[in-house]
Amino acid sequence: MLLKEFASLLKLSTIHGDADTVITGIQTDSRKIKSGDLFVCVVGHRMDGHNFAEQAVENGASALVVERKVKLDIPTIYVKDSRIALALFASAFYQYPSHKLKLIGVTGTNGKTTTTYLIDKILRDRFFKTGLMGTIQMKIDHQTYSVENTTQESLELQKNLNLMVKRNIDYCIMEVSSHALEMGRVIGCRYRTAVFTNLTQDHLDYHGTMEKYKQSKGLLFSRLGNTFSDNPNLNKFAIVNGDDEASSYFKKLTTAEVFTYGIEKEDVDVRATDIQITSQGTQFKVISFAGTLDFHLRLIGKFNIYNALAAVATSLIEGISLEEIKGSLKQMKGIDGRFEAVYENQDYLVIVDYSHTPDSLENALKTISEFAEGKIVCVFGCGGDRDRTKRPLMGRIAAKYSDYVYVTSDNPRTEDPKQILIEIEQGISDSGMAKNQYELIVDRYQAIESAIKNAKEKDIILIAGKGHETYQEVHGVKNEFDDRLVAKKVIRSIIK
Ligand SMILES: CC(=O)N[C@H]1[C@@H](OP(=O)(O)OP(=O)(O)OC[C@H]2O[C@@H](n3ccc(=O)[nH]c3=O)[C@H](O)[C@@H]2O)O[C@H](CO)[C@@H](O)[C@@H]1O[C@H](C)C(=O)N[C@@H](C)C(=O)N[C@H](CCC(=O)O)C(=O)O
Ligand SMILES: Nc1ncnc2c1ncn2[C@@H]1O[C@H](COP(=O)(O)OP(=O)(O)OP(=O)(O)O)[C@@H](O)[C@H]1O
Ligand SMILES: N[C@H](CCC[C@H](N)C(=O)O)C(=O)O
Ligand SMILES: [Mg+2]
Repeated sequence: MLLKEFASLLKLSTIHGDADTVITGIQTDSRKIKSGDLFVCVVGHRMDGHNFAEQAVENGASALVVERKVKLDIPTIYVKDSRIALALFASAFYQYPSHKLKLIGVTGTNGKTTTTYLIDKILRDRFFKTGLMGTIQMKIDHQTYSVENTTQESLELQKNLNLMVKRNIDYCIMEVSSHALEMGRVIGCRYRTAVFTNLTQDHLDYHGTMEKYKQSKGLLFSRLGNTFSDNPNLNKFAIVNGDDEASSYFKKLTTAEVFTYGIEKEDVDVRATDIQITSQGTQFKVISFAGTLDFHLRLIGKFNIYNALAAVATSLIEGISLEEIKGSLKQMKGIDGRFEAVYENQDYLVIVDYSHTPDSLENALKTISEFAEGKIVCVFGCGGDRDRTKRPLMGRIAAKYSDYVYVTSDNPRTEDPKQILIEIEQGISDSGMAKNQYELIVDRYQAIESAIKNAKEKDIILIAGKGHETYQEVHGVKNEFDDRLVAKKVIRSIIK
């Protein structure tokens, strides 16, 4: 593409230098520049890409995109917001891949990964080729790739969508985080369907208030079915949780056709009734615009019924029958690190779960309390460099539902691990839990070990917060750590 073709994608931009400069690639990292690349200077959270423009030019960049002058004699596009420019440029550079497949975006505080996996399973069972992007991994048909972020930066995202197009993918199902929406990572993506799971507290470090957090999520819906689409006649669908009050706000934002799902209210399009929850799974009746049918799910907990309903609504729209959806969901086994049992023939239960928000921790513990016969023990912590206000809240929740709590480190990142534990403890002591019912153990391995060594028959140990993660970041350094492997190792050492 030519430099002027990129500039023409923006309403407001100015070119300095040769507008016919040929661009053969786009790059935001000066260390990865190849000759002929357009270097987009992004103002980041830790660094400012403008400071690396010189290095980018030395490494072969043909032109720059900047928000401010960088005093380099090279063709340059001046823009108001380089992240938005990057997203639009990347989409055009890769020839609008999101227009060539059916893109389904799932947003919400909890349940995104689970819901995307359920939709993926249903579509694959109907012989569609699918792509999946989210917290655990990226998947293109049967091939998996590791990922850094839940929702990738626009450049990587468009590149990968293009890869999916090349591999004849029919549907891409992706998690859309509030960070991504706020940072414009998904500008340039044309969604067919936007799904909303729920909105509860998280990420207040980044968004500031719940209102702003909600507004970020709303961007997925406001951009759906309006001017960003090149063809307004294309079908667009918004699938929202009728039991979550934020849904009425999202409904108003979109011109797409809205479908609701839920449990509590009768006037939703897809509803679950006659719910039965056991330690083995859930059963419920689905009443929908496409009929009524009994469903069985191996996934545990009421919250997973919501995820299933979101997947049912999304799939019905694609013309898949309720009977077929039921068949797929019935077969769906657990998802990596989501309510995953670690079983080594012990007489107590160990569950590893990715609950790292107040609402998800409460859901996980509440679910356990519905079938617990012995004591409930919770091992958990909170991530560093993330929303501090959720720490005492999670402490309070753990205390409310558990007989014993081990407060330990999650990923402290660059924070002092002990300090995070103390902030969690505040919530536990406020709840009135006696001092002999909980302890603070900074080292996660030791906390898991203590919980398991003290377990009695029929007890349930919930190890929450890190789920599928295979590392732990302490003092800015990532070390291998997998809750499931640690638990396995400790259980085996006791049995021997
Ligand atoms: C706060 C945040 O989101 N940061 C993300 C962001 O980094 P950044 O833009 O701030 O980049 P930076 O490191 O300050 O650098 C600025 C610019 O200088 C450039 N640079 C830098 C150094 C150099 O030598 N040369 C150079 O050119 C960089 O390439 C970059 O363009 O862009 C990076 C590349 O895409 C992301 O990996 C990184 O995510 C970090 C790892 C992160 O932890 N993000 C979390 C908060 C996040 O986004 N989470 C959500 C999920 C949340 C949820 O729902 O639970 C997600 O979608 O993952
Ligand atoms: N619909 C739901 N409502 C509330 N909690 C849920 C729901 N679905 C799952 N959970 C809980 O949240 C945890 C994370 O689930 P999941 O990974 O599906 O969410 P996510 O939205 O993808 O999270 P992340 O923001 O980290 O990507 C689960 O381990 C479970 O405890
Ligand atoms: N996507 C979430 C994951 C949190 C997982 C938890 N283990 C933590 O490290 O806080 C985040 O980046 O906030
Ligand atoms: Mg996720």
